[in-house]
Amino acid sequence: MIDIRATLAKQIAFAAGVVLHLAVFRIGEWDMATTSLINTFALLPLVATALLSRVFPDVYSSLLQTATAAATLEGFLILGVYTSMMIYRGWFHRLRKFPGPFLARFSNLYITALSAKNLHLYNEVQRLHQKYGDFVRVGPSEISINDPGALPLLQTNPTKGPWYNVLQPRISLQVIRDKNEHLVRRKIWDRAFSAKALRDYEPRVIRHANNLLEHLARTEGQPINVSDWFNFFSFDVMGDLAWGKSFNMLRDGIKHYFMVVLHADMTNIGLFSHMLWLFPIFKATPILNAEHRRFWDWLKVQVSERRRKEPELPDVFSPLLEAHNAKAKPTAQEELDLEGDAYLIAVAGSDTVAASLGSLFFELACDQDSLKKLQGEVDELFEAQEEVTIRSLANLPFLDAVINEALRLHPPVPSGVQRVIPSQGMHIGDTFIPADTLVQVPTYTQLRDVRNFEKPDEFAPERWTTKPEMVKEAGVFMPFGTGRYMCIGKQLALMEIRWVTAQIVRRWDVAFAPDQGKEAFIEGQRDTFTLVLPTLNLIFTRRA
Ligand code: HEM
Repeated sequence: MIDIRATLAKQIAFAAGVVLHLAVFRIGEWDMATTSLINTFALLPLVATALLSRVFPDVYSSLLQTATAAATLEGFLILGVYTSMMIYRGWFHRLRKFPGPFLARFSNLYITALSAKNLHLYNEVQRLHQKYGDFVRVGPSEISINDPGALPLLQTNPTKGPWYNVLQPRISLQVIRDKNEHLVRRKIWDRAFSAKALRDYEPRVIRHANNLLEHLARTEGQPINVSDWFNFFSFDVMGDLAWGKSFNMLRDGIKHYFMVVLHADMTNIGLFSHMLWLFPIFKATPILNAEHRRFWDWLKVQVSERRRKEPELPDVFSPLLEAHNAKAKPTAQEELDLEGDAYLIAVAGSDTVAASLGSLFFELACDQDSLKKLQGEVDELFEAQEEVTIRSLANLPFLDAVINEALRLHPPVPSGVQRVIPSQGMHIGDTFIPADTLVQVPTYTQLRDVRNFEKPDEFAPERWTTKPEMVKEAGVFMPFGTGRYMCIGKQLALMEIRWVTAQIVRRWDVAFAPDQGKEAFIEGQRDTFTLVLPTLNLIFTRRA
């Protein structure tokens, strides 16, 4: 009779673990399977106990003894999985030739710990590139590529990585991983960003900008935290365009529930963006998921209210809803995706625009010469034209130059986006990247690289106007992304940023409040996929 606790049984369980890793877990993606795996591994000892009691009734004197034996065997199975995984990742993985921190090759805990330091992953990755070169293995299966040639990668074969499962079970436009499905949904979204649609949004942008200007006029000469107020502006605009009603933050001066929850959510996304397998656990665990569930219940209500009430002028949601309503019988998944899209409208256009405006006004407060030059250009336009429109601002080269420079120094999506190398692998210059590698082009690092920009850490708007020689590699400047997944809201964002900036500098001079440190602003920025700015206290003084 075999004693199941004997060494041989443990060795067999360990070997089974090794095989399980090499034949099953090593292949494909497992991030979204965590809850099923946990359930399976929780049930396994019960099944094994029942089996052992039945097959070897004479070996164990009690049920407890049988259960202990079953649990021990499972322990050895798991040990086998992890031992195999560590040895494979450390010394046999297809990415073993790529340099990088030793610990990073074993687990994404390494990059997560870097991110957790102060949510400055973009700085940490920049440091890794300075130490290890242009191709750095930042995780077991992930490489960060700081090579200008990597950008075609995003244009030609942009399969999205597992990061895009983050919103599951909802699938908004941004997180669709299937290229054809994305194409179909993007065509519907395109209607919301046509030239005509953008013209229809102008009065709303102007109305919310006026609310912001009124607040600035009321607080003239006093410090105001513009990070909050630019957020209030961009969130009010997007609430209006997504769900037909503003969040009224500019009116009330109070952070809305949506913004507070979103920022908390984004912090988790920033922190655990390389440990996606945690999200299904988080979403499935009672108590832990309470706020998450409440938020989506709240969002569902916003969507149903919007569905009941058609706005006077179409908003971004209108074409999406029209396409949805045209379906004979939308599936449950399609209902969820509509919520995902409603969420995306409000999210994608809020933090990004607020961060751009905040960064721009930080730089203008630092660089008074550029501020004066910008004021001159804007004044000239307002003197020359009886009625200045949002569209006429598109012809101000220095205005665009300061915006570009703010986006370059403080890209609103600073760590870039995740893509997967196709099955045949891919050459970036002379370097071959094996199939299925997760890759990320680190936007912040590229935009601060001396090989791409002269004096890369300096705010120098002239590089976009009179000193083009200061831009050595224009192709890396893609703050709105590139290719088929490029930002659909770019023109709307520029419309908002240009209008607010021109209206402010026309009226006011801008300076730091006495307690506002420049370092504190840089140090306080947080990479939560989108860039979130810390307090920025500025003083607006009426121009003479
Ligand atoms: C300065 C402001 C903005 C910046 C820097 C920015 C940047 C980006 C980037 C880098 C992407 C690519 C993301 C990815 O591949 O995962 C993106 C996608 C997207 N952006 Fe923006 N964005 C801005 C403003 C806006 C605005 C105002 C909207 C309006 C709703 C918007 C809507 C979207 C959408 C819907 C996508 C997904 C497009 C797709 O996957 O087809 N963005 N944005």
